[in-house]
Amino acid sequence: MTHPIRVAVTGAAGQIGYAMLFRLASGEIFGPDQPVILHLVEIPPMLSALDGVEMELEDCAFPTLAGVVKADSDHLEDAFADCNFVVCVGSIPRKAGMERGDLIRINGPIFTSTGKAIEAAAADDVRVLVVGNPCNTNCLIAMSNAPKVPRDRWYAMTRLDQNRAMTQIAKKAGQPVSAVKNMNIWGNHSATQFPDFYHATIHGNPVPEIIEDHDWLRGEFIETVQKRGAAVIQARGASSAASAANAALGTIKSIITPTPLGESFSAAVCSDGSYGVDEGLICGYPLTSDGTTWKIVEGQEHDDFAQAKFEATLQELRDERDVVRDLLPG
Ligand SMILES: NC(=O)c1ccc[n+]([C@@H]2O[C@H](COP(=O)([O-])OP(=O)(O)OC[C@H]3O[C@@H](n4cnc5c(N)ncnc54)[C@H](O)[C@@H]3O)[C@@H](O)[C@H]2O)c1
Ligand SMILES: O=C(O)C[C@H](O)C(=O)O
Repeated sequence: MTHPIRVAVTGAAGQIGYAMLFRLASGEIFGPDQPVILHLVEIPPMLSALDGVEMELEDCAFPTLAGVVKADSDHLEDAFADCNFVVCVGSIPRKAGMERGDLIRINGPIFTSTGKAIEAAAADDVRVLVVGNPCNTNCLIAMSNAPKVPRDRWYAMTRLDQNRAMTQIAKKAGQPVSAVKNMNIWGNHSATQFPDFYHATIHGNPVPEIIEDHDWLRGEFIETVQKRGAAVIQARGASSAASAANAALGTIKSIITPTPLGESFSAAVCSDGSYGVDEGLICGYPLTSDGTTWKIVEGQEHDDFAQAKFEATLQELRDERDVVRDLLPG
């Protein structure tokens, strides 16, 4: 009998949690032979909603679901006990008219206790994916409050931006989305992010060779991806949920699966100084995985336009770090 993998999801009764849990339980992500124990974490007033989610999980009769543990945010060490993955969704989403950075002082404090509890209670091989916004800086806060957890275990989510960018490129080129590879996101999951079309390919050819409208690539394309979250909020009256859950699951899958040769995927990780990013910032990079840990794709060159975009998003990450200095020990 395979040892079960324990996956904690905070904010488990929220929109993203609801769209994610059933796919985690179903075997889709960790495989049909890997039992999963889900740890569902919520604030105390939401525990009865969590009871309902648990009932629905039971009612799916997933053969891979080996158990459900419920915990509240006042008892995070119970919540994360022996967890191999912690997906940090629990936080407040922005509303129309807000930028993600406007949430920083509202959501940031959640991640100090999250980091401490992960360090105290999670499994030795724990990997953490932060989804709650502003996710790069929330991840920085959690990581900084868990100094014993190796820094290569921390991820913030830029996969939704990657997926959004892939679809925009595919539509413009009149090609299937499966033809688009290496569409990576540099920097912050925010309106300054740089979706790097230069190094992306369509059927193996560089995007700028296939899409001749470079004004569109430099202008409308980047802006559409940067502002897509706001556009969804405007249209739906709530922030993206199914696509965000899908992106979180895609990130986990990319982390645990060796990346095909010549390909890469997007996530924000703790910078080792690569590409001139301050060491320790959680910055979106093109990555490869060996199935356990990641490497930053090296040697990509940026022209003046790309470098200016990169600098802008890097500066925003630095500014966000300065706003939460009091939450970063040491
Ligand atoms: N990185 C991304 O690409 C991305 C994409 C979409 C949404 N998000 C972010 O994800 C977060 C959640 O979005 P949502 O739509 O699921 O929101 P939601 O309001 O539907 O759900 C959030 C849940 O978190 C719970 N929660 C709040 N504080 C908590 C805490 N301290 N501990 C545990 N649970 C807590 C709430 O009770 C709620 O059930 C937001 O911050 C949103 O901006 C990020
Ligand atoms: O934009 C938001 O506030 C939610 C999320 O980060 C998104 O990109 O959809």
